[in-house]
Amino acid sequence: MSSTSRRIPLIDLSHYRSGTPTERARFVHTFGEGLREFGFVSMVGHGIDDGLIRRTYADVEKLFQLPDDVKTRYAVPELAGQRGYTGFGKEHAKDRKVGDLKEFWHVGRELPAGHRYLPHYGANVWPSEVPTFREHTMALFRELDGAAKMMLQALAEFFDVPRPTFSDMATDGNSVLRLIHYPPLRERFIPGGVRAAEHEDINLITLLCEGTASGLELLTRDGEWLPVDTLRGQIVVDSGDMLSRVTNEIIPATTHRVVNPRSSEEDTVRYSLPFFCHPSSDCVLKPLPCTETPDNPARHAPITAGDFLHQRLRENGLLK
Ligand SMILES: O=C(O)CCC(=O)C(=O)O
Ligand SMILES: [Fe+2]
Repeated sequence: MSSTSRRIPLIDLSHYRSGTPTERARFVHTFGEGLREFGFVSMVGHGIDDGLIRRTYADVEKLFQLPDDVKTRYAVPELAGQRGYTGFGKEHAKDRKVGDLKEFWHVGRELPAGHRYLPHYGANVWPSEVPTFREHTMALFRELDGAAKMMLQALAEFFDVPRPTFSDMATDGNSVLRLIHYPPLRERFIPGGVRAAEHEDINLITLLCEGTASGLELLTRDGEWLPVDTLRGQIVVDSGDMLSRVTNEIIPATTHRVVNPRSSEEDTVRYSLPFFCHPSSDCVLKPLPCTETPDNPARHAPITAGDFLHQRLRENGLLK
């Protein structure tokens, strides 16, 4: 384990779910302070089935091995890639022009026909070539969604506001499970490209199941890049821009990136599974009253989560 991993706070969600009052209070404190000071925490006790993660990775591998022309049939540009397949090099970090060295697939929330958010979110698409893909990714989506909601409740306790304050924002939220493939650099490369150039996530919180190879790095609040080695069974949690907005930047969004492997490892492939927990599209992102003080006046004008998402998708090159 690197010195970094030792410094990232480790929390155990089972302490919050079913621990003693002392364990719950310690969870709330370590999680909240971890996000505030560090931007990342590692989590165990989340209850997410390791076998399900393995089965999903097996499907993801099969999916990305399909020929490009088959995968491209599942691209949904009218949804700005928020469902289905987005090709290699299509997304770039805000303020960058060179595309990231990755392709990915988004699985979103399944909503019943006629649901008021369906026209805003769009429907999932499923690859018929990988028959178990839907079952596995939806099961993982549900488990991560449940864990994220619980973490948002803990965060509300950290701010001493009613427990559903943040989790209600995410009810029927536009969350997405992103399945990412970073091909070997030897196979695909764009000059000046990075696997994932430095960025902040758009959403409230992100839960990252451990990636299949190293490369993830976070920028500490002191401006130091630190590698994050997710160990098997751990989930890394980071804060996004929307959380930063509703907490009036008391919890800033965490800058992170995925660096390219060294030239001796140019044949290394990497897969990862981030779950982006989003509010519902009509949720207004504005600072909680307790976060707006004379010392910390409102830092952003209110905006709906849907409008903010579209603004960022435009900046990322996904929405034309
Ligand atoms: O691949 C990873 O580990 C992180 C990916 C990421 O930061 C993102 O897609 O926003
Ligand atoms: Fe990210």
